[in-house]
Amino acid sequence: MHLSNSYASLGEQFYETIKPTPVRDPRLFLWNSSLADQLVIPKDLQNDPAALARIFSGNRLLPGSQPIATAYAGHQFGNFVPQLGDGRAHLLGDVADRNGKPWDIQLKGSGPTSFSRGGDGRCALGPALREYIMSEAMHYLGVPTTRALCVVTTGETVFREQPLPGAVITRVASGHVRIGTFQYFAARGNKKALEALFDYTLKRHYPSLSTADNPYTALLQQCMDMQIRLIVHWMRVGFIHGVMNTDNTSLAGETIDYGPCAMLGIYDPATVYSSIDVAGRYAFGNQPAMAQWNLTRFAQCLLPLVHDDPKRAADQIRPVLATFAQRFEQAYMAMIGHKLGLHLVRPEDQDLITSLLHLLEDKRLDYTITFQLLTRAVTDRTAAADLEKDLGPWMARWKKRLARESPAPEKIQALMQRNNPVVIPRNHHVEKVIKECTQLGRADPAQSFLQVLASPYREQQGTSRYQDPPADNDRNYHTFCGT
Ligand SMILES: Nc1ncnc2c1ncn2[C@@H]1O[C@H](COP(=O)(O)OP(=O)(O)OP(=O)(O)O)[C@@H](O)[C@H]1O
Ligand SMILES: [Mg+2]
Repeated sequence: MHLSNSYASLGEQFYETIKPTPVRDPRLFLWNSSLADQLVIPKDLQNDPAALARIFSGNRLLPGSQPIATAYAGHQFGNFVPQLGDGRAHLLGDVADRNGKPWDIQLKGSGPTSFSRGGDGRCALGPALREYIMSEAMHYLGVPTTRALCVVTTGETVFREQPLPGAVITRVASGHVRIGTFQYFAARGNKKALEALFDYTLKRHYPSLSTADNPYTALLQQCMDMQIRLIVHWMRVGFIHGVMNTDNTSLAGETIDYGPCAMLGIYDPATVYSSIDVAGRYAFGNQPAMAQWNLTRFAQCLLPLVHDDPKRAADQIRPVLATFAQRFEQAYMAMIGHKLGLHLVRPEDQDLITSLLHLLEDKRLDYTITFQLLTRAVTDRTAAADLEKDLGPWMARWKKRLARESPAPEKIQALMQRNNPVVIPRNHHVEKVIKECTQLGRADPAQSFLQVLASPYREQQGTSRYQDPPADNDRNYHTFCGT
């Protein structure tokens, strides 16, 4: 396995060259063999857990590794912080998969860097497992996301109000350029670096845009479309990111940073689980507006590249930003339409959709379970009768609308099955599995969970173990940034 580091070629002002800090007793805890196969990691290495533990703790460097901690800034809960950066992560480099696509390999929890700002540079086992489970679950749900290659325990203790076992998680991503990376250089008025970062982003992620009439506005439009696609997926599966700061917004359009994330149970757009999000800025239903806010921050970074005259630059950028609302609405409605079995949403369907969402909220119904029952109700009278108790006359309206869809009921149901998961990583199960793994010092509870999460649209043996909503409807559930 040989790495190269394309990001390192950007030059020293983009990162600090720094090696991971070796750990005392690295042991492989979780290994993602299907991702490893995709990355063409040799089988003899995959069969050597001790070697994997040394490599993915940072104790031993793979050939071609060029560990760096990248610089970035970011708006955290609306406040600009001019310097954040990888305070506990090392980007080792990138590796090509079977199809030649490059993937960043990054260790997280691998020791302090000059961006640590007083932090210890480490990660506890619990948050590492959370990121592994959640990002893999999202991948199998069909949501663009960074992935997890492995978790290695360090044999060291980290202190987070209490002593906890330490771990390093290896993240695999299409890239690590964040909106905050652009902000870092924009805030310093460094146009040359902005230009280089722009070129890198284009070349790495959107090479076809290099021939666009205006590649800057083309990139903005593309990144907007990627964010819309991402957030619409989040809204489809009930994902609450929890910390949608600009430093946690990847320009590759992938979900990144699984710190305080959680899943929606009862449908309520105001749902917030993160203990630090006291104002509900990143509530479930606020995510589209926050994505738009973040994209506006990105657009501001592009202004000096678009034109030397700020007014003329703004005149070019503004019309692109103005398309957000309409583009989002269209994508969102199409998605909910698919969840309801409508291949094509017509303007008159809007009321059917919004009435259902209001009913879910008023009756405090579980988002995933309701759509799963609706899916069954297409062909199953008992499920339909069950739903009618809560949804009343809305069911007849929906059935009438479905009757006007041309495909056979089986086709309608197949569309719904592809869009409505039968199982999601419910918060209480994620917590239980993390606790069991930590107490046992073994990964099998996570492995059983992951096996079910790998087929989220299909009932299989074991699925029912993880489908139940929490007894208290997550009323007392809180998540924390995994620092
Ligand atoms: N234990 C720690 N030691 C040093 N720096 C930390 C630690 N935890 C977080 N940070 C830094 O604080 C900032 C915000 O942290 P945040 O939780 O958003 O990111 P993260 O989870 O560490 O990383 P990522 O966004 O790459 O997933 C980042 O600059 C991060 O590197
Ligand atoms: Mg982060």
